[in-house]
Amino acid sequence: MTETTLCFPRRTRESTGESIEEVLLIEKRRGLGDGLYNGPGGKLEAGETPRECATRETREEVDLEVDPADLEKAGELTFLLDGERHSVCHVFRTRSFSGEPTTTAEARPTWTPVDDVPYDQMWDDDHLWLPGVLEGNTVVGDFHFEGGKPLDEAEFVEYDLKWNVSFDE
Ligand SMILES: Nc1ncnc2c1[nH]c(=O)n2[C@H]1C[C@H](O)[C@@H](COP(=O)(O)OP(=O)(O)OP(=O)(O)O)O1
Repeated sequence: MTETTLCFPRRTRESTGESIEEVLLIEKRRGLGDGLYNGPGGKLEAGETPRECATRETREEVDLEVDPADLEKAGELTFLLDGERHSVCHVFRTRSFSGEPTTTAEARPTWTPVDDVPYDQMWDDDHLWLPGVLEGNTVVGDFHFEGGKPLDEAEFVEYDLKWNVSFDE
């Protein structure tokens, strides 16, 4: 069973007297979820904590610096494939970062208004939990996929969510 991370940098952009709430999404350019929008993230390496992984993946994928200590844990998502636990994903958000997001071989970043998140171009489960995470809630979820590998070609069949949980880390 694999542990993975997702990191959602947030900012408020002022434009002609209006405050626009934005989230940094990536269009993934290779690997699991290729072609889909998501937050930066990926698999934990040996000896790494989820926060360290989210920081490294955000740097590697879009060249943005976030500090592990500034990441707020927002979710823990278990993805199951044909009844077996496939991966557990630690979801973080932060308003603290430095640098400008840059396109890399792995990902194309876009600051996206939270009201315009392209859920129809994301994993089928994202519209169930990401809006709540972007509103500041915490969530634990199980998401069941069936009928084939890899996960991004399997069918999303059912889910269970618990909101406003507290995380120890
Ligand atoms: N169902 C679903 N919804 C939303 N996000 C995800 C899923 N399944 C997932 O795996 N994910 C996320 C979790 C991770 O951030 C990525 C997949 O990461 P990973 O397996 O590491 O992908 P690769 O790019 O192939 O590998 P590395 O970057 O670690 O080399 O998607």
